[in-house]
Amino acid sequence: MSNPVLKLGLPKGSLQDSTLDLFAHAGFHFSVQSRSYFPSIDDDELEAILIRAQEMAHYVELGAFDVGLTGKDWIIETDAEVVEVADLVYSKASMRPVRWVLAVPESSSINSVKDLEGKHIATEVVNITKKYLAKHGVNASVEFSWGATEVKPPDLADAIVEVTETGSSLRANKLRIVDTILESNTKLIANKASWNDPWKREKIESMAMLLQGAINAQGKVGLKMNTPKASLDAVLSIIPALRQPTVSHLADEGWVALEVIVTEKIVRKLIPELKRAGAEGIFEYDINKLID
Ligand SMILES: Nc1ncnc2c1ncn2[C@@H]1O[C@H](COP(=O)(O)OP(=O)(O)OP(=O)(O)O)[C@@H](O)[C@H]1O
Ligand SMILES: O=P(O)(O)OC[C@H]1O[C@H](OP(=O)(O)OP(=O)(O)O)[C@H](O)[C@@H]1O
Ligand SMILES: [Mg+2]
Repeated sequence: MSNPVLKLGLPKGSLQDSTLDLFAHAGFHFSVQSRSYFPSIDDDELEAILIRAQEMAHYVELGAFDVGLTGKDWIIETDAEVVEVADLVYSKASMRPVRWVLAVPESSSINSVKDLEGKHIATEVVNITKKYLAKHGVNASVEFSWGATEVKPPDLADAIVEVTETGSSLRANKLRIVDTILESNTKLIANKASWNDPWKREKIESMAMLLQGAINAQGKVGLKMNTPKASLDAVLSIIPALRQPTVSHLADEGWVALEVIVTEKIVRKLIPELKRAGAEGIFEYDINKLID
């Protein structure tokens, strides 16, 4: 009998680079040949396919892939029935969610959703936009946009519903946000039948745990040091209480070893303070995963 295989859909497009980077931190090193949509991986039980985030939930629902990554936005827009295994909060450029916003030219007279009555809106998320208008009892026409949506107002549309992360695309096109329609983050999703298969489920759950661990470790480092027992209280008092430091005994009775995980940003300030408080042999190390 051939080995069982888990088919994994990886998002091509905005999420591709950050997803492959996250998987690498989680311990899955894919190699992608240019123009190939089948990244290879040193795991016989895993088969990866690159596919657009817009279509991911649909193919996972159908069972073409057992598991995949896409945004909450496209799961809602395509109305796909899939198991949402884990929220993995990362975007193209940051570890924050994205927002789908209603935006208009800075000089537009549209200041609220009510002002859209009879207007023309361009967007990639037609269903989400239509539901939003219906919820507010507004009649407006919604046209599908193939991309580069920010360029459309005011000539090709009165308003747009577009995704924003850093806000730089909206600013560059002199657009103003009128309302936030949806906040979205990346999710690990699974096919229902695959989720009910014990072997696949365990493999998916392990993957979710490692990916979440890699996200938790982002921006964090480990610090190890020795300190005389007499200075322990002083040293502990300056370590921020993200989580309890580990204190271990050393052969020399007068000393203890301390290990702690802290935000990388504060290390520059923290290390000299630790040294002054009595700590010695301080070293900093990168961490890839942090599992609760
Ligand atoms: N900065 C970002 N811009 C756009 N989409 C983002 C961003 N960060 C995360 N995403 C998410 O990525 C998914 C969109 O990726 P998708 O491949 O569908 O489209 P795209 O952004 O148009 O890609 P492309 O680079 O090919 O234009 C959505 O789920 C969206 O929420
Ligand atoms: O708020 P920001 O950080 O600027 O990010 C949002 C922009 O990034 C994406 O564009 P993409 O690069 O995918 O180009 P596209 O318009 O061709 O889809 C998205 O469609 C927005 O235009
Ligand atoms: Mg795009």
